[in-house]
Amino acid sequence: MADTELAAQIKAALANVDVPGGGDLASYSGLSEIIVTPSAVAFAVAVQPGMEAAFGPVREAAIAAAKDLSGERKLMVSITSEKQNTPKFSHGSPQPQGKTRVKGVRRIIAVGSGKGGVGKSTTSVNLALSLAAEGLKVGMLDADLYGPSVPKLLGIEGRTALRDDGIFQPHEAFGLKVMSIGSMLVPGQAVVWRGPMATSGLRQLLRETDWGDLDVLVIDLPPGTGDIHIGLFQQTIVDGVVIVSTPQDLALIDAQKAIDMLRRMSVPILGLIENMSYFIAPDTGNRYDIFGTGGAERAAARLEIPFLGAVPLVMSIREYSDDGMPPLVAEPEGTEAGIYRQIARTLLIKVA
Ligand SMILES: Nc1ncnc2c1ncn2[C@@H]1O[C@H](COP(=O)(O)OP(=O)(O)OP(=O)(O)O)[C@@H](O)[C@H]1O
Repeated sequence: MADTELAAQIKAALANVDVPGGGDLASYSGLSEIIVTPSAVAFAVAVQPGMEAAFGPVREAAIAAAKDLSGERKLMVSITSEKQNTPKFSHGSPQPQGKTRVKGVRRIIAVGSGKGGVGKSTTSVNLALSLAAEGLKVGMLDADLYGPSVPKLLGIEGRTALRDDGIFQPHEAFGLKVMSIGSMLVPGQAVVWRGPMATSGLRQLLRETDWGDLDVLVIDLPPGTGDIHIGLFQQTIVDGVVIVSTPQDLALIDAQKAIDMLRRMSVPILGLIENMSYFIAPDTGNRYDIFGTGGAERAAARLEIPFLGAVPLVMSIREYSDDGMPPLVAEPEGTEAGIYRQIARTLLIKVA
């Protein structure tokens, strides 16, 4: 059945669910779009602050109504209230209340960037593999719900397994346990997540996955500073965030915005990685500092955060990554692998 057809059928079934105050769920204004993927059905119900408990039975009834139609797909139904997802910033004060750890996961390192395309996912994957190379049990969560690229980078094929108890079984790739919404989509499918839904989608990927026993979970964040970041940092203890930036000034201005948000939310910043820092010519091996030298290092000093290292712009990083074979796996003893491993060791010391 086409995804749109199934979404329409589920919506029709929600007409049988009553909502507090009268009316039915299908015509309720707070009902989100119904997202159908080959392995999941997701929708959210936005309610007035304080009405969450009253809508608890609505959620149960919605799940019951959609269950049979959804078949094998995982049902992700969430009640959201805007106010809960709005950060209560009070300059500089910590926000620890309500933050919890993820079951079985000792440490979380998140990788973010001010803007897209700076190589954040490539860096995340290679750092995760570097941590595994240090003998740690490592997981990787692709939180970039809008543009998941981790399955491609790690050559993951096939859908995420959903167990009978409704828990996701992560993929195994090169020794990592990997979870991504990307492996629930058909190639080329775009999913439009609305704010609160993205937050609860990520929460489920994070909390309803059987990670087993992990020393470190690396989270590849979406670029920028949006609902997903705020939701994650409000609900989960993140041991530190790494910011990836390219040397161009513009990207650093964006990185600064990300750093400001982390400070306001009292999330530890582990430091800045400069990606595509200099160019290594494939024929001669010569180094060219095409963007000048030391930009990110100076920016890190200005922002008062540690500088973690510089990764060069190397054709092989892109080629290997495109083939689903990260440099850490393709050339574990290569120069680039060495750079990632050095950065990973620094991170380990910081979160130890
Ligand atoms: N150091 C590097 N040298 C060469 N190519 C690189 C390097 N880092 C990343 N790339 C390439 O740049 C492109 C963007 O990388 P990537 O997908 O990791 O960026 P991103 O910041 O996660 O992007 P998005 O925010 O859109 O998800 C990819 O084609 C990747 O292979």
